[in-house]
Amino acid sequence: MRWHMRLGILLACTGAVANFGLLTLSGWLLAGAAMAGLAGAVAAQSFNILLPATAVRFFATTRILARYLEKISTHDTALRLTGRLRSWLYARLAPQAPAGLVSVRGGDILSRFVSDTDRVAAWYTDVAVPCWRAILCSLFFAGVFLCLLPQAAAVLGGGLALAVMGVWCLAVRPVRGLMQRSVERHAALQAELADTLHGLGEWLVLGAMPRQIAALNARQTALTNTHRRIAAHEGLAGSCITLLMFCTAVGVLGVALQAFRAGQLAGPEVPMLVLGTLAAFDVVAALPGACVAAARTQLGAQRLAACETGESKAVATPAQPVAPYDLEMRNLCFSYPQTGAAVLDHTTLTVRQGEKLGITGPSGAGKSSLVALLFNFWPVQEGRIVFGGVDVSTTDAETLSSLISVASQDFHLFTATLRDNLLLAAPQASEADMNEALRIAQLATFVAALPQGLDTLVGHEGLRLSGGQARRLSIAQALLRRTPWLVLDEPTEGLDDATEQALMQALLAACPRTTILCISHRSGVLPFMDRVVRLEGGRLCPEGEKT
Ligand SMILES: Nc1ncnc2c1ncn2[C@@H]1O[C@H](COP(=O)(O)OP(=O)(O)OP(=O)(O)O)[C@@H](O)[C@H]1O
Repeated sequence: MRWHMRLGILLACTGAVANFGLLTLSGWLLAGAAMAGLAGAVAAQSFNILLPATAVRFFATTRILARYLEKISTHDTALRLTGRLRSWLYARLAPQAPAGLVSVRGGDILSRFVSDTDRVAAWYTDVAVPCWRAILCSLFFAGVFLCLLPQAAAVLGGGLALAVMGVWCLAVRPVRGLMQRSVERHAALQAELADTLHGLGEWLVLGAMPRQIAALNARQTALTNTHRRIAAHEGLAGSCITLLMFCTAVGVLGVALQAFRAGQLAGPEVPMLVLGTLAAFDVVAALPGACVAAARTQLGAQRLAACETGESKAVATPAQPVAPYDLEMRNLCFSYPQTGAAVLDHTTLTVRQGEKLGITGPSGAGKSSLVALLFNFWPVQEGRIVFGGVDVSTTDAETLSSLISVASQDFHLFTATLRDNLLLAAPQASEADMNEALRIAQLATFVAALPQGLDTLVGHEGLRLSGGQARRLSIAQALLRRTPWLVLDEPTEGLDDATEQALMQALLAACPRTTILCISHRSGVLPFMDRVVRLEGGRLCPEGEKT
């Protein structure tokens, strides 16, 4: 990566030097040819136009090539940086989910992933390249002037230094505060927009859309105003550079004319120095934009760094549970950090491999929370959860999910086909496997009746399916994974009695050795279980045992 970065800077400097060479040499050539022409036919014939004209063509071609290659090289590097940053961010955010991200808005995470990584990666193209080019080329141009005429070098050096100071005063300091506001407003707008799109149906049904549009418009206007003020500062700094460029060119012209009169300079060298001054200022013209980009990058980097402060549950070497995959929850005490209200109070539960356990209890008793704890999504305040002989806090969600499949209440279907959603759960599944899973989930008849069968699109979040069909598709996903454990959270919610019975019978017949943990309130489901426990007041008690 470092070599890619250096190459980009080298190419940018080559382009600037070629531009400088082209302008200075053209000035010298035109003035020289004019003066030779005025001096008479003999002087005109003896004027060697061939060599400088070839050099002019060389610089023109080099400038085009260097700028073209610079764009390819720097953008390639910036894309590599963006890719690395996004992987880095994902690696930091994923272990924090879901407990560590519960207070962060989805849109804000999206904003960090997309905009902040872009801002930070743009540091290379928008800040590093222009700044290094300005520093290295300014020194080189001043060195060339020094060889030709030290007074001109002093004027050029002074002009360039003043330009940098002007940029500092007009674009760096005032822009910092504005940029902070702009980045915050941009992130808030993006988060609001993502939330609005996500809940578009609710906004429309509740008649709140005009209010929401007005709120989004107000945010957008505030953001545009901030952008306008930043652009005004950048424009002011740019104008200051242009003014300084003309003043410096006039100053260089003055000292060059004096040197010409004193015989220190040849006539064609006077326009050469003036045009060289204009070319030299070309490299500082990009500095106001670079300063604004630097402020933007700094804030993006701060927002990305803030993602690291969240509590990560990443385990270096996750412990591997071993068969039999028995579960023991011992003396568990748990409350959500935000509320503090006890969900589990010294709860104890043992489930043996192959058992079919029903969990029932009032709404909000903590049944789904129990499953979240099994995956170590939340830290428990007291007690232990041992699965397959391993404390779940010493392993990770990936290891656990290879052994436990969950068809949860708040499942998510992707905007893709039925087949894609099934293959997401089990990429190796064959057509026959998928059909079998659909048969058990009581979806085979429905899918067979679809003109495109498994290739039917389910719509945004499965909107083209009924609630019950979508839920059964998530059960089919869980079944396809063929894990030793299956957790079903209200699997038959929204189903008629006949379908419910058919589903439970097919499920038990297909998974005789699988441990099934079924959370349900439904009286038609619980009799299929070996035993049922009731969760109430944070405690589990047997509801009844099948003999
Ligand atoms: N992420 C969360 N942060 C804070 N509190 C939560 C969170 N998730 C659930 N709760 C609270 O924890 C309690 C238990 O919720 P849980 O979803 O586990 O209940 P449940 O028994 O599965 O309910 P239901 O039968 O309605 O699905 C509830 O009071 C709920 O408000």
